Amino acid sequence: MSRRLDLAVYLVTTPRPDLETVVEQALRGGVGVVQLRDKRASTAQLRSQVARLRPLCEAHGATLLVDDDLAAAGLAHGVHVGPDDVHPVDARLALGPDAVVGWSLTDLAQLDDEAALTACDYLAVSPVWPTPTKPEADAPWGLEGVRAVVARVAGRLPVVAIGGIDAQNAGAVAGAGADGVCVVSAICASQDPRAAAAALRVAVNP
Ligand SMILES: Cc1ncc(COP(=O)(O)OP(=O)(O)O)c(N)n1
Ligand SMILES: Cc1nc(C(=O)O)sc1CCOP(=O)(O)O
Ligand SMILES: [Mg+2]
Repeated sequence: MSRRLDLAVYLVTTPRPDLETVVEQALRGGVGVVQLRDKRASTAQLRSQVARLRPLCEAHGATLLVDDDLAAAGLAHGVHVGPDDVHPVDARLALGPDAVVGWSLTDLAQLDDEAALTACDYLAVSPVWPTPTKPEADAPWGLEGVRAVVARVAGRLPVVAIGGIDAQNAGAVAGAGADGVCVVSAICASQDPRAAAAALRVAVNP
């Protein structure tokens, strides 16, 4: 992985007609990674969204990833996969050495998968807290879980966390050792995505 990966504030998108506007505002507020996540979109639709979002992200020095879909991720800077998706080793083989590969961690046993850890660029503790945005998410790790994961991979891989994070609790997530926070609603549901992203950035790096 050769691009600079700024994981401090990481936006996972939700489908909406004004997606580009929200992403642009969030980038202005300091988002360093944008992940395009739309479970209902076809590969062709994702690729067309990537074509629009990538120049925006690059203008702000940010990284654009795609959830799950390797064909669309090939037009972006990389992919985020979970334990039920393509394995990180296969994602790396498909996308090449310069792509960013992120992996969701829902079980500590995943840390025994040396090949996966070698293939990916960061881990996402998923979820840190329960969230209405994804009610089907796995059991929450809590801050203790974040600490446990960081203790196992510190110095080897950066760790981010997702699920129920906002500007009020983001500092505690960073205090538990996470390198960054991933959010959907804290930015996408805000009237002011730029200010919301900036507040998260301050909370993570006071
Ligand atoms: C940053 C980040 N963390 C976790 C997820 C969830 O990924 P996954 O486990 O693959 O679940 P789906 O998003 O595919 O429902 C994520 N997308 N991003
Ligand atoms: C996309 C996603 N994945 C999760 C997981 O735990 O795997 S939680 C989540 C949504 C997070 O939304 P919000 O910031 O609104 O809580
Ligand atoms: Mg997935």
